[in-house]
Amino acid sequence: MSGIDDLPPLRDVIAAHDLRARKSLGQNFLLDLNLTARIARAAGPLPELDILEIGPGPGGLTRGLLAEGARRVLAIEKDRRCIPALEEIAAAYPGRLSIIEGDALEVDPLEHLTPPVAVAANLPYNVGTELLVRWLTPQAWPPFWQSLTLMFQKEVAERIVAAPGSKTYGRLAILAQWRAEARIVMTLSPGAFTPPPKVSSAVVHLTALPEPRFPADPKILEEVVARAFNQRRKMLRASLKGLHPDIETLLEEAGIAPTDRAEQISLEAFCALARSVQAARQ
Ligand SMILES: C[S@@+](CC[C@H](N)C(=O)[O-])C[C@H]1O[C@@H](n2cnc3c(N)ncnc32)[C@H](O)[C@@H]1O
Repeated sequence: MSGIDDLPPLRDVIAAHDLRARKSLGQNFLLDLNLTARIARAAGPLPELDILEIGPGPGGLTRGLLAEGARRVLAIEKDRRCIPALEEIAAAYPGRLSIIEGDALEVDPLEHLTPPVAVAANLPYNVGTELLVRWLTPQAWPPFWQSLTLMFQKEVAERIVAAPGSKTYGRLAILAQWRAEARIVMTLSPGAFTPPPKVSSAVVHLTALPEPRFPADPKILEEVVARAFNQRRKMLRASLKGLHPDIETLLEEAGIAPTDRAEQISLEAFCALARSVQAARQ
């Protein structure tokens, strides 16, 4: 199943519903349905999946997902103005699109979804980053989703896939790569969006691993990594001082030199440190 649906062009939809982009909601719309179909295909084997779409706006990606055969799409949109445009799409794909008007940071969509579930979104980057961290850090694993296909500013996408030793390596890289396979599948210039944002964007595809790469408690790992990279230029014995009174011993136990800096430390070593901290606190 492929191709463009019979709905009017998105520019006409935006004019008909007066959906002028609002900066406060991070609105940069994708109007090229060939492009949204490509992003939709990056989300996985759509006919087998329930898709959770966050921030559908006028529905470009939503239309891509449905035209490419998604079993079901549940779309959560904060901007009330977009709901009538989304309802027109729902009418064109009977029984396959459900719409929730609300803030994705507050709505719990799980009761509306049947596994396997994949997430697809083109969101303002601050909301996207916050949701990504939430989706990566539940206490139990595997999570409700099997993959995440998310648009970010290119610089944020690079932080998600970064390797140790690089300037972009930090909290996002560790949380993403600990429990998922993460790669950039597409980059987009500002001109792909209406209105164009200031910077380039990239789509990141994350596939949930059946188990985390190394054992660690998610809350403790998050705490260790947040502290380590908050003061990334400092030696770890200084940046992690507040974690435990005997942090130097715990670092050594984890095979980390107390004089090392956060960006030199591998994912495996951060997980070892999280386990040492957990054991020392018990
Ligand atoms: C970058 S636009 C993308 C719109 C559409 N997906 C597209 O690709 O053209 C971001 C969308 O997310 C919505 N949005 C912003 N914050 C949100 C939130 N907290 N919860 C749900 N939707 C949100 C905006 O109203 C907007 O429609």
